[in-house]
Amino acid sequence: MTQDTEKLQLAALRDRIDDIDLKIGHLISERARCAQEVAEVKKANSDGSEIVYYRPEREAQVLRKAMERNQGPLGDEEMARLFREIMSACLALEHPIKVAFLGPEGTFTEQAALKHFGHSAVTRPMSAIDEVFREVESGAVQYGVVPVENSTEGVVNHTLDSFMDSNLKICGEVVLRIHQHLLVSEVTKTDSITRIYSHSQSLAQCRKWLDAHYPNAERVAVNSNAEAAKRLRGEWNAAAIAGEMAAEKYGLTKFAENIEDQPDNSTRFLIIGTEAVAPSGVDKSSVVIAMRNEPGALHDLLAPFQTHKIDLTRVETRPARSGNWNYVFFIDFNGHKDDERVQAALNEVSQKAADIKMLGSYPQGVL
Ligand SMILES: O=C(O)C(=O)C[C@]1(C(=O)O)C=C[C@@H](O)C=C1
Repeated sequence: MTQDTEKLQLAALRDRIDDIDLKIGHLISERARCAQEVAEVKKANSDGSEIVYYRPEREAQVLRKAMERNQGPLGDEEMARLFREIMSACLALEHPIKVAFLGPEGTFTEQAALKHFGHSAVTRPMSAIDEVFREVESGAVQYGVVPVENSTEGVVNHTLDSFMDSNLKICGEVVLRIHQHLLVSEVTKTDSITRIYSHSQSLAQCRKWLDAHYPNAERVAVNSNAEAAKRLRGEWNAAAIAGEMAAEKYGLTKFAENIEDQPDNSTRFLIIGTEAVAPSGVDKSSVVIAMRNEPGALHDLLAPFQTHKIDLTRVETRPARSGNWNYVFFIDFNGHKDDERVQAALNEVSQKAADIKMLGSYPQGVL
């Protein structure tokens, strides 16, 4: 092929792309105007209480449809991610949404917040999980994002404990594949690393790799991976374990990539807010149930879910902080609290339980 024919072919294809982009641009603007009208309808029908612009169940349906009708060549997730950003921009036009997350900037929780809400959301870092809860409770932000379980290291107890003292509801979940990297700065002497900073969960997720490559380095647990990345400043003999975002935010280099021991390492995050979410069609629910310390208590708790054919996706036990009962179970299951089967099961459980608290029904994570 001569250079001239290549030029001509590219010019023709780029003309086609320009035409398509023009149409996409018009369609996105038309969609955005529709969203503005949606906002007007919401305002007009408001009963004086705060208007809820963000509708998790509708967003999940839009994303699922984008994936279902996709015929390639883009992958389903790629297509849904594009719609995620369009919808995020449309929502920002209706009403800017503020989201608190477990910071500092550059944490996996920030990545989860952006994956769930898109980049038009205004995100605010908080220094602890209970601060995220407080920020939402005070109304300073509408939503919060907190980690709840990791596939290698298990549950994040701070998050479960915060739910016991709070009336906030779970309105969504997001699962993030976690890749850990060994990060160094421009002053690091990479052959003299004697100290490695990271969050305790990340250190644990890379335990075998560290044993093999840095058996003698001191492992220093800090509050977050982003904090670990920050600590490197000026320390020539230290490295940090953190994710891609922290590397970018703090200008660090990946000295070793994907060092997590489990290749399918992932973390589940919860979205917390003040509003209950309507059914989306594919939903999950979370409850906390307190049982008295009696023989058969666990059976009494689980049997109604089996009777009504409800799939449990997680059962977690935490020590109770009140003297009235001994066990507190955090249970996640498939289904929405408005489903008849779910109501029947919870009704039966409540007859045996010392206490039962619905934390929320929410769309199963799409992306
Ligand atoms: O359907 C709505 O209620 C909208 O506000 C529109 C829209 C969208 O862009 O599709 C935007 C924000 C909501 O969270 C859900 C969907």
